[in-house]
Order: sequence, then C-alpha cells, then structure tokens
Amino acid sequence: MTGNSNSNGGDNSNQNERFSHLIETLGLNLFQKIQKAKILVVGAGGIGCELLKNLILSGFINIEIIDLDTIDLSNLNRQFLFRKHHIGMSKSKIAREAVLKYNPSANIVAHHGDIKSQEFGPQYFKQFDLVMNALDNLSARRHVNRVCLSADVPLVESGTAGYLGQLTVIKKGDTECFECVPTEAPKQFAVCTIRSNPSAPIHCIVWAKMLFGRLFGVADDSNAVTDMDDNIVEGTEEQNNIVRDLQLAVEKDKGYGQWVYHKVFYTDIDRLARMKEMWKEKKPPQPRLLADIDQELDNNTAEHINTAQLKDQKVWGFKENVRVFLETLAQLKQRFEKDGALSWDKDDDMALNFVVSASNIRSHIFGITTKSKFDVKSMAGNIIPAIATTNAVIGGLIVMNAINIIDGRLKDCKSIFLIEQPSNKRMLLVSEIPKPNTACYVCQKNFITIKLNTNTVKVGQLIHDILKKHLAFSLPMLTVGNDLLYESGDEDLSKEEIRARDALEQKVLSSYRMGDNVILAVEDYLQDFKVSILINHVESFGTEEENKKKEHEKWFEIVGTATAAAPFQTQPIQSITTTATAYNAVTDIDDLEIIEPTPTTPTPTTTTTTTTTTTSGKKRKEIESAPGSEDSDGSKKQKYETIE
Ligand SMILES: Nc1ncnc2c1ncn2[C@@H]1O[C@H](COP(=O)(O)OP(=O)(O)OP(=O)(O)O)[C@@H](O)[C@H]1O
Ligand SMILES: [Zn+2]
Repeated sequence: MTGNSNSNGGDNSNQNERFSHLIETLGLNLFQKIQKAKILVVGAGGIGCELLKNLILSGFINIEIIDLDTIDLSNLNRQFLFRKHHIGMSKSKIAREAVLKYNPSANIVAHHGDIKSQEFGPQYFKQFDLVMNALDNLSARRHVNRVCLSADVPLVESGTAGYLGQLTVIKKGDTECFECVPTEAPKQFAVCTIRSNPSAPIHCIVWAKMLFGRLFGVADDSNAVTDMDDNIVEGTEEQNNIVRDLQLAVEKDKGYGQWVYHKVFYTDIDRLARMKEMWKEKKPPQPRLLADIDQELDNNTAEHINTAQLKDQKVWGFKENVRVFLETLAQLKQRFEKDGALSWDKDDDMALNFVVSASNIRSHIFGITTKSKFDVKSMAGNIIPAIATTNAVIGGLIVMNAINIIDGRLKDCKSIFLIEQPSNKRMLLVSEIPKPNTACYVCQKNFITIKLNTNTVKVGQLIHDILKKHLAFSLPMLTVGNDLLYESGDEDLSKEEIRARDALEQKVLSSYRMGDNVILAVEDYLQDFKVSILINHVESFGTEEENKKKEHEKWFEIVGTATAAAPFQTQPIQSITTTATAYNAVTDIDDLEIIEPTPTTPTPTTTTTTTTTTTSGKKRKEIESAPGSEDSDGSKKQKYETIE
C-alpha cells in the first residue's frame, strides 16, 4: 500500500524563500544537493517521527517512509506526529500527512508495509541516495544492512534504549557493516542464582514468575522452583539421617495459601539456610513462619512515607506483601481451577500482584531491597523506558550525518553514542566509523561453518532456527552444487510443492544431502545476499550436566560470524554501555527471561566535544514478550504501553 506523493514536487523560488535561513547556513550548493537527494526512512516510530520532522525542516523534500505498524495509544507520548484520533491508522501515512504540514510542497511517499517484503528488494533501494533506519528490531536492521550493501546505498543506522542512544553510517567497502561486529545476545542468569542464591531484586522477581508458572501454569523443568510436598530440610535417604519439616503438613491442612507460603518461605528456606558452606561469606536467608508474622507489627513504614507518591510506586511493607500474597494465591487458584493453566502476563493485575508480593517476601528473607509494584512490573515485563529526548537527540544527529553523506563527505560522518551519565562532562561519545571487519561473513568473506549433529537436526530447524533466526535470512534458498534443495516463500510454489517442502523440513540433514563436510550455498534474493556454509557434524556439545546448567541445551554452533577486529574495547566502565545495547535491548529479549547487559565502553579514536540536552519527561515502553516468540524473524509485532 502506498500513500500519495505530493504532485507539487517543489517550486524552487518558494523553497528558497522558505529555507532562506538554511541556505545561509549550509550554502546554496549544499542546500540544492539536499533538495535533490532522494531518501528512504525505515520506521516511523520514536526515532522515525523525530527524524522525519528534522529532515523536512532541514530542506529534504524527496522522502519515502516505510512502516508496517498502526498507531497505538501508547505511542502518543513520544511519537509526536500522531494524535489520539489517529489511533489504529497507518504510522507511515499519518507521519507523511503530519510532516507535509511543515512543507506542503515536499514529495513524500508513504508505504504501509514490511521492509522485508518482496516489493522492497535491492532494485527498490537503488533509487535512493541514502537510507535511514529508525527501526526497533535486529532482524529488520540486518535485512536493511544487507540490502543496502547489495544496492550500494549508504545507510544511517540508529537505535535508542532508555537513556542510551547510538548511530553510525554504513557504506559498502568504506565502513563496517551492521553485522561486522555481532551483537551480543543478552545474558540469562544462572539457575542456581534464581533457585538458591539470589542477590538482587531481579533474581527474586524471576523466581516469583517461575513460582507462578509452577503453581498455575504448565509445570515443566523451566519452572521447577520447588517440589510442593517435599518436606525434607536436611539429610539424605541413603544415610538415613533425614530431618523433616513436619509443620508443612499442618499448614497444608489449614489451606492452600498457608501451604504454599510455608513451603516456599519456610521449608525451602530452612533447607537452604542449613547448607552452611553456602553462607560462609554472607548472611543466610531467614525462614519466616506465618504465625510469627501475624504477631508482629509491620514496622516497614515505607508505605506510609510519601503520600504524594503514586499508589504503584509505594513499596509495600512485609506484612502487606504477605497479605497480598495469600490473597492473590487464593484468587489465582480459583481461576486456575476454572480456566486451566494460566500464563503470566504483566498486565494481569492479579498475576502481577502475585509476583510483586512473592518476590518481595523472598527479597526480605534474603536481605535484598524490596521493590514497588511499578518497579517490579517494569523489571518483570522486560520493560525498557522509551525516552522522547533520547530519540530527539539521536534524530538530530542522524540528520547531521545525512547531510555529510549528501555532501559527499563520508569522512566527516561519525559513530556517536549518547550515554547515560556524563563522561568528562560529555554526554556524547563521538568516534571515527570503524573500517569493515575483514572477517565479516556479510560484507566481506561470505563464508561460515555450522557445527551440529547432522543425524538429529532437521531441515526445518536449520531453516527456521539457524538461517532465519540466527543468521537473519528472510527467504533462504539452499543449493548444493547445482541442485536446489530448498526454496522459501510460498509465492512461486504450488500447494503440492509447499506440502512437499513441509515434509522435507521433518527430515534430518544427513538424510537429505546435508551431511558432514557438505558446502551449502544459501542465497536470499530479497537481500541479494549469498553465503557458503560448511556443515560440520558433531555428536554433541558438552556433557548433559553442562547443558542443564545453561538452561537451554546447545545444539549448534556457528563459526565465522563473531570475530576479532572489533572496533570497541570491552573494558567495563560504569555508565557506558556497549554498542550492542541500544540496538538490541529493545529487540532480542523476547524469548529471554531477563536481560543483564554487559557494560562495555566504546573507545572513540577521536573525540570531539558536543553538547546535548539532558533527559526529561521519562516515559516507559513495554515490550510485549510472548514466550517463545520469535522476534528475530521480525514477524511478531511489538506493542508499547505507557505506565503512568
Ligand atoms: N520490518 C519492518 N518494516 C517496517 N517497519 C518496521 C519493521 N520493523 C519495525 N518497524 C517499525 O519501526 C518502528 C520503530 O519505532 P519504535 O518507536 O518502536 O522504536 P524507535 O523508533 O527505535 O524508538 P523508541 O524505541 O524510543 O520508541 C515502529 O514503528 C515499527 O513498526
Ligand atoms: Zn560486515
């Protein structure tokens, strides 16, 4: 779907009058280059709105906008081109209408569509002098990176996450590409930290979500926080020296709430506290009997302090947490019995209250700071604040790089990082754009190795989990020698062929010509990208024990995507975050429980002074994370919400 372009094109004398101040600043020559330039903006969200406004006000008049989304209430706090009555309408089209008001004679085309779809292939990209990404997910960014490399069109890449922002320029052959330095996957916490040795509120929050799954969801290994009936607190069956918590049965008789409370906050904690070697260096957890709590006064007065605070920003006292825990437990149990397994949802108030109270009780027991409902919601829901000012700063800097590119001064373009705390009184770190990584499989050598068990891994897993999800192919086509083994996309295939392909996806690789040492050619015509993949058979990765610890069993390894020549050092420095952060924080966390970004610092080769405004008007953005959802293919739409 394409929005109308404006037929006026651009009457020169009018334009010159409107932009007299710009002509004065930039010079007529550069101004004319800007007016001639044809640019593509991908994404009309937080960054996109700022960027489009800046582009128009900077004299750009030939612009195409692509966005696949419609306007949501929660966008309105920062995507200022949109108003309430636009909710449900196409972002790209409304953005076009809004910025046309700044310059009615601009020539703007709006596409409501997915940048990864067939209509926007390399041929489409070739018409532009410059592409600007204002996206929110890695898979679309990697896709645009590849298409821009193929079409040899410069790309300004950018991202924001909370107070952090970054941007850079990608130009085939001259700079590193988006995939020259692989974006690091966010880390997950070790299971033992969650189950036995928490030291931060987030550990208790994750535990509480697991407990929710254990009690009201489908019990599986991932939520095995406790065995409800097990009352052993010390000793082993073999040695016949078992000590039991006999109170558990008594509490069970009293009711469901008492039973669960006693089990997870007394029996289990008692057992942990008895493991002396664990508590040599720190205070052991304190089991808490319900009966004792009933007696004591709630001396945590935090909830009474600041009456001006919003309700959800108060930190509940211990007794209040216990009360809410027992209450929600009873309510959730009723729901569970009526509706069957529940899945945790941060927008389900009852489920949220359960996690808030359970995590706070656990925090209390382990001597960890307790949190408000507001905080727990953002931590448990993987919510990353979307801050209007961050987008505004990045949106402005993008245009500065864009003007350099249009003026043929690629050498003046910089990689820029907006950081959270001033470093040497600066909020912006500016560095030369790194050269291409000679080992990059995308822009340089087009060769990688994949290690896996060819006798157990199926064709479908190779296609969907490895090629699409990890290597960001949109429509991979596989050939060995001259033989076509697999074709993606349904458009050119008959129903029969699609059915045959589905059956093929169930075959293991070795039974379908993809055994050890085979070189596969994988091509994506949408991205105009081709890579050779050497298949290496391995029986297994690590021992079963090791795999258990990692939570997710490792079943393949990609060699040749992550390589040295990284432009940024990785010395942890407080308050400065990795290059990857602003790009992936809002993307790849979908199928992760928690994120724990590794702080690293970019090391600018040259640093120039730039000033910026500080952030205000903090708003929050929530990332709806459906378990097991697959951002990396970009197919899942993320929704955002404002929490007041
Ligand atoms: N494959 C895609 N094709 C077209 N548009 C896309 C695609 N993937 C994401 N987008 C769009 O990119 C936009 C990203 O904007 P969004 O506001 O989510 O993030 P942002 O611009 O990075 O800023 P912030 O995270 O601060 O809000 C969204 O409007 C989204 O619809
Ligand atoms: Zn590269």
